[in-house]
Amino acid sequence: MKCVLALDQGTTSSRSILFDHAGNIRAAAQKEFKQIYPRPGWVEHDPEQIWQTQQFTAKKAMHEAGVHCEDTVALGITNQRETVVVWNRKTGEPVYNAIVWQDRRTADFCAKLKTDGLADTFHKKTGLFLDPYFSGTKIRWILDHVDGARKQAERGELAFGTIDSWLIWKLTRGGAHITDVSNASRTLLFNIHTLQWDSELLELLDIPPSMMPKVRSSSEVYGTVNKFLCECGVRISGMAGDQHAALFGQACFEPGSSKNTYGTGCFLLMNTGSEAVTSNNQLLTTLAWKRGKEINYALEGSIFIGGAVVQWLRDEMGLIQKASDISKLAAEVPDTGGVYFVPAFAGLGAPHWDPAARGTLIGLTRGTGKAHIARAAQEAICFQSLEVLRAMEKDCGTPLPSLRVDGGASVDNLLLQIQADLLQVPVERPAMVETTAFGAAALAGLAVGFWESTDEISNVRKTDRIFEPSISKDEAESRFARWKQAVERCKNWENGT
Ligand SMILES: Nc1ncnc2c1ncn2[C@@H]1O[C@H](COP(=O)(O)OP(=O)(O)O)[C@@H](O)[C@H]1O
Ligand SMILES: O=P(O)(O)OC[C@H](O)CO
Repeated sequence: MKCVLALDQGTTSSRSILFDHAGNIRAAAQKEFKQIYPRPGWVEHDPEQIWQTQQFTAKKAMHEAGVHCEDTVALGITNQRETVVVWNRKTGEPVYNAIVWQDRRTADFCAKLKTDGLADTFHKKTGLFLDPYFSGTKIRWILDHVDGARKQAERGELAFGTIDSWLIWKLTRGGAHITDVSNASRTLLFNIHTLQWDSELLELLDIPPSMMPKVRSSSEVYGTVNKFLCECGVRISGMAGDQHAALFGQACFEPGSSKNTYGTGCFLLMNTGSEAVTSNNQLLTTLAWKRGKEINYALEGSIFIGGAVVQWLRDEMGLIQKASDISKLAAEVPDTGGVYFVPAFAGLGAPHWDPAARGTLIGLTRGTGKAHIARAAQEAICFQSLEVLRAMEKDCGTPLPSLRVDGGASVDNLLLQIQADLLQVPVERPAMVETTAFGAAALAGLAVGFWESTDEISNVRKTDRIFEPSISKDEAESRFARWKQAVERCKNWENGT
């Protein structure tokens, strides 16, 4: 049985999945790893743990499927985006923990860049905003705060990579220092129109160009795996940021098609074809993928806290034992009893871009119980997605006919019903929700001729269930209006206003 192996390196866990030609999952393995919170607003990962868990799951999946190395026709990588690793080229040792996309430590520096009038320069070239979310200011932080790092970087001894680069460096034992256009487009340093690292932006952030990986397409043979899986060396031939891979795995190949992924955060992306559409409504312009000469752009709404709010209720509040308990608890009440929960734990992303916002629970009464809070948390995921979808519709000038969904939290039926109610459009869940991993597998498999065309990829996709709106438009609108009031209350909180 010939298979493609996808490595899906997420924010909370590393996963490896083997797909056969029909797109069936032959084996899957997953391992969570430690989230490190050194200070409020800071989030780090141990890069070695990322590599160890990824390696462990890949071996486990191969073993469980009984797939031999000669039957693994290709390997695709997909990853949490923006997260920064800086390592020494000679020793391969990271000079600091990975600074995760959710980390807010560079908020003041971003504010200064804005005050200096640089927002437009960055936005025009990168399609992004000056927010600590993106990689550039995190790289600079490492160079400024890790002993000796800047000097080493200036001598060309340090390499920067997002997680895709880090994994491919490890997989090839230092043979390849590369990234793909989709990951590069999240750094605040990549010109999405010329497809080059931008020397002006590198200079503005004081980052030596020698640190940057070579930028490749998202689907081509980059190298082979150096023995860690098996002796014969598997071709690495697909690479894309996880949200871009999910767009591909959901077969959103046509301009106008879109998907929302409910993982740690929520990310709504719409394919805009070969055109880099500039949003008038605070969305990002990003590179979806590049295959051969063909470049696809997307509009994106990034929501920082999605499924993470469920984890917070589980781990910090102890309200539930496991993530899947949330819908049972939320279903104990017919509504939130007027409670609104804005989980701005890491500031607010699209469409607000407020790094100083902080979470709020509002509308509490003596009668508020656990179930109301659980339901308000689910609604929060959906309201945030609604805000982004509205912004996207304004940019496109047409309402979205339906929404394709995926990601870890999309198995939750109540969540998707609330989503359909609030959006007032059908929400469509595919039979196989591992679309991120499948997208990476598809990019890798297409590059080596395992799949011939994107039509084959589209045919693999099957619908599991469509959630239809079950409340009136008026009710949805009045609840949305209340949500917007709650959001206003939590904005700029960190700055004391
Ligand atoms: N049954 C469930 N109901 C609601 N949320 C869930 C459920 N299962 C998982 N989640 C949430 O989904 C997220 C994990 O999704 P995943 O796609 O694996 O994320 P990531 O790739 O960001 O690590 C977690 O934040 C978790 O709380
Ligand atoms: O790990 P996920 O799936 O929540 O994705 C994280 C995003 O790529 C961050 O931009």
